[in-house]
Amino acid sequence: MADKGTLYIVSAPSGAGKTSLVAALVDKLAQLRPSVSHTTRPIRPGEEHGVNYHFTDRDEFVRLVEQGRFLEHAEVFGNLYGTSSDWVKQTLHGGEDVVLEIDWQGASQIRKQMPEAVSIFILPPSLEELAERLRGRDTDDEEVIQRRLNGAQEEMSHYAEFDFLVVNDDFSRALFELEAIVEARRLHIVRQSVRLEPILENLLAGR
Ligand SMILES: Nc1nc2c(ncn2[C@@H]2O[C@H](COP(=O)(O)OP(=O)(O)O)[C@@H](O)[C@H]2O)c(=O)[nH]1
Ligand SMILES: Nc1ncnc2c1ncn2[C@@H]1O[C@H](COP(=O)(O)OP(=O)(O)O)[C@@H](O)[C@H]1O
Repeated sequence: MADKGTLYIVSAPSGAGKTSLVAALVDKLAQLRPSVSHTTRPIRPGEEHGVNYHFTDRDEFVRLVEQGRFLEHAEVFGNLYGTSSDWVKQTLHGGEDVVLEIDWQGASQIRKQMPEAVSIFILPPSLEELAERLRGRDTDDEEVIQRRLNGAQEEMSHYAEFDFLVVNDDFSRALFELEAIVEARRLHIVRQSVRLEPILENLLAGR
């Protein structure tokens, strides 16, 4: 069965603001659901199991990989991350759009299986600002922050694999651009013609 919803992939270097932007986007738009990934990363203060991530240990994660439960999975900054296949497929089949916040490796795995997915890369305005945001967030120690900063250029070197680029300088402008991408996709001719079938029928029949 063809999916009725659209799959959005959002990638960015750590600290660029993708979690904040996706949370704001999901709040603003109806019928857009964020996927909750599995990870072996330690839980941060303020995070909730099942809300920010499904926090698991490595053994459990590897078991899930072996059972084919992930649509994609990758190691990022020494931790394992993966997207639940069942939930994403069920939600798309149910007609809702889904947004994944994943790294470039996961994005490339998804594109191979679902070429119709829409992918967006978020850039910080500068490396200095990226470092400031990571430190200002106050969720990680300096070693973890350094590891994320060291990985930023590798992540950003994949920007051209994405359909859209958004610079997260001014937050509300970046949010507006993300909304515009989703709204434009929702107006796509094929999806519109299915939704507007009765109206189109009448118009073309001269009624
Ligand atoms: N491939 C893949 N990457 C993920 C997934 N979930 C999160 N990531 C990536 O893992 C990286 C680190 O995420 P996180 O530990 O939450 O740190 P943060 O980006 O600094 O907030 C980010 O680049 C995410 O895009 C996933 O399910 N699959
Ligand atoms: N446009 C922005 N201007 C200033 N600070 C921002 C902006 N977007 C996000 N932030 C802040 O930067 C930090 C990192 O954002 P976060 O959403 O956690 O990034 P990511 O999920 O990409 O690692 C957070 O403290 C967030 O509030």
